[in-house]
Formats: sequence, C-alpha cells, structure tokens
Amino acid sequence: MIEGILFDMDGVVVDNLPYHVDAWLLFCEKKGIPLTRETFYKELNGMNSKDTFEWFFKRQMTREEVHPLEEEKEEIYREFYAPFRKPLEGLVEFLKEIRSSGIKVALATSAGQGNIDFTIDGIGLRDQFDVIVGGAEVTKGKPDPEIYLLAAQKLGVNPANCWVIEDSLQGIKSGQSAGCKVVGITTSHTKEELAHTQIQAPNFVGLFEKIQNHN
Ligand SMILES: O=P(O)(O)OC[C@H]1O[C@@H](O)[C@H](O)[C@@H](O)[C@@H]1O
Repeated sequence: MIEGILFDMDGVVVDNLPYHVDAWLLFCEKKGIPLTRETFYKELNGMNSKDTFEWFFKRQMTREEVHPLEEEKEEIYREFYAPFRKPLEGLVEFLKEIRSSGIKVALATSAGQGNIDFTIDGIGLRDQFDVIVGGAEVTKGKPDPEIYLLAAQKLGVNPANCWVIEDSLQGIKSGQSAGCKVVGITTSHTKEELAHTQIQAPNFVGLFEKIQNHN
C-alpha cells in the first residue's frame, strides 16, 4: 500500500542543479573558497545552506551568521535559473495520477522559503502538495532522516508506506534512514551511482506504474 509520496525539490521537481552549482562556484570564487563541481555533487548536493557553509568554513555557524551569505548565493542562483523554470518531464501527469489514487503528497526540501516560493509558484504547482516542509523547519538537515519523518508525520502517514523521490546522495540517505522506499531520479547522478535505490528513473514519465508494480 502506498500512503504518501514525499518529493525532494531541487533536481526532482525541477532540473535546476546545474544553476545551483554555477551559483555556488561563482559565490565561492568571489569569497576565495575552493570548490569544484565534482566536490559539490559528491559532498554537498541536497544539503541545506547552513550545513554547506559550515562545511566550507569547517566550524559551526549560527542561522544569523549564515543568513546574509545564503541570500547572496540564492540571489545569484535565482537570477541564473529564473528564465528556465519548468517542471521535470511527466511531473504534472504523475501528480494527477497519484492524487486521484488518494495518495498524500508532500514536498520535503532543504531549500529556504525564498527558493521554495520561487520554484513552486514559478511552476504553478503549489496546490498539488498537501504539505510543504522546508530546510528551516528541521534541526538536522539531509542526510539526517528528520525532514522526511516530519513530512510523513504532517501527512499523517507511516514512513514505511511512503516513497521518497530524490536525486542527491544526501537526500537518498535521508529517505532511506526514515524507512521509506526511494526512487532515484538521475538528474544529478548516473543510474549506477543510484543503484542503492529501489527504482532509478530519468524523470516522471511512466513512474507511477513502476512504483505500483514494485509493491
Ligand atoms: O534537494 P533539495 O532538498 O531540494 O535541496 C535544496 C538544496 O540543494 C543543494 O544542492 C543546494 O546547494 C542548496 O542551495 C539547496 O537549497
């Protein structure tokens, strides 16, 4: 039985990761922080901004300290990505199918409120999510399971009866540790790199059937 589907946002609802990475690389170059594209995908993809800055500066930071830095990076990101916002292929149809089957739907993203509004309103899909949980609502970000456990709790469903849809290694770990089954969307990593998920798919086309057949 599938009770809920818990969506990651960046790299899943939208294929926006290259724009995030370009923004991080430009931001880091300005600040003299060493960062490569490879390191980002391996270590940082899916982490919230606070954890990312703590990783860069190798020390704990307060939300107040992180806020202006995060805003600076997100302004660059939003300028880069704004003209290209669109749902990942097959998403609109997939949402229709799961909602009409009575499955509850949540968004569980490490992103801050500004980026959630920018993305979800930008593609006009806010009313498709019963619950939206953002990075600021949890004390421990992905790869910790807290965000997916909270999303399932808010939907009133058992995490063991939920599918998480993720693209990042940190996010997959988070969903698996929450006890959910995971679909690995191959926007950020290859099928082979996501072989530890139940299903790997490039997008949402035909995905509902694959999930149903898996149960
Ligand atoms: O994949 P999610 O949970 O939607 O994560 C969003 C985060 O993904 C990271 O890859 C970005 O560096 C962050 O800036 C962003 O907030």
